[in-house]
Amino acid sequence: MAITTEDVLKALSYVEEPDLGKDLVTLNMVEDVQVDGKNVSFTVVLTTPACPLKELIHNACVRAVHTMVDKDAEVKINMTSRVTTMRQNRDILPGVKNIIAIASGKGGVGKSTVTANLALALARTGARVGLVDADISGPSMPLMFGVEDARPHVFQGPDGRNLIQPIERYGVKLMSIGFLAPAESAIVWRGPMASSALKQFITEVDWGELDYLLLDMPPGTSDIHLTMVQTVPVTGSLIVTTPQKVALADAEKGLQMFRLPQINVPVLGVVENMAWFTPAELPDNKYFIFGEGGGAALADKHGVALLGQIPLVQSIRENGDQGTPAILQEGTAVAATFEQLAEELARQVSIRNAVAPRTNVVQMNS
Ligand SMILES: Nc1ncnc2c1ncn2[C@@H]1O[C@H](COP(=O)(O)OP(=O)(O)OP(=O)(O)O)[C@@H](O)[C@H]1O
Repeated sequence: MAITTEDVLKALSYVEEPDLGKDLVTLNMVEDVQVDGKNVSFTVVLTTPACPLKELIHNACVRAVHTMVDKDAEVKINMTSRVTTMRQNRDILPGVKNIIAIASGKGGVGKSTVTANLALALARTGARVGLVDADISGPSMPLMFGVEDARPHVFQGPDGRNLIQPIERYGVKLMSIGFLAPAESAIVWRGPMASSALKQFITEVDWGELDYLLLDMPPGTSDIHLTMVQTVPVTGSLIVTTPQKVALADAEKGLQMFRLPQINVPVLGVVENMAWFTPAELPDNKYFIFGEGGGAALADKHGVALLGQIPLVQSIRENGDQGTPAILQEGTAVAATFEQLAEELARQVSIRNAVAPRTNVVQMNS
């Protein structure tokens, strides 16, 4: 009997995306099914470019067609990807699919370093990435990206409003208070001024089409955090901590803040930074300077994923200070660690988009 496209779709409706727990057809991941005699071809659209399950899903599709349609079918699959979104109301930032807030409880745990490397790692998978330096009292992105002297261009948008052109560096669109005010005057950006400056960053910047907009939040739990969730629908948050007890206690407060009923932003996972130190001359040794296993324990306690562990490495600090984030050192273990972290984050975002409710701007009654 001749094979039909319906036969193929029926078979693929038995192939499950393991992370998302639904079948490929229900998830609209199958496109362009073509049948010509025994030749069957179709496209599978994964939800992240670097899907670790790519091969598994590919093989499951071939198997499904062979078992349920025709064992002699010649199956050709084009595996591609498209970052998903849960956003429906696109009044604010209409071209942005996912907004991720990166927070820490304690200062100095490496939140900005992780954010900068993560932004680049995501961009390197082919995603379109923007980064807002919302750490208004200590903006560090201009230094970390080596664009301290950059000044964004302001132009008139199609509706006559002034729009700020973000600075583009290493394929990432950047906006930081540091571009608008010299570092030494950043201290004046506090309270209501800081909040209104931040709102501008979000709404008056020409971000264009983005798969991910990362928000590098200030440390702690402040008004700024509230402003951010009230200004934009945050897809999810990421908590950066070191394994140290004091850092973990503060990270836990940060995590719980996102879960307050009036904030209600999903926590996508925990990143443990400065997880251990390995001296270059003893590559097999790990020294747990700030303690061991704290990130995993925090993630476990709150039922979220530990997205990655970043070791304490001198070059991470040096590269940050030089404006060339460590991930740019291709082929190194450090670069691979950040690439893996980006993969895990993308995976959590797609799971969140498949299962959690839609993101809305938080409404406050006060
Ligand atoms: N894994 C690491 N290995 C080595 N140095 C690191 C690592 N992570 C961060 N650092 C260094 O630690 C310092 C603090 O990092 P960073 O500025 O990213 O922290 P932060 O949490 O964003 O700080 P703040 O609270 O000021 O916003 C920087 O000098 C940075 O280069």
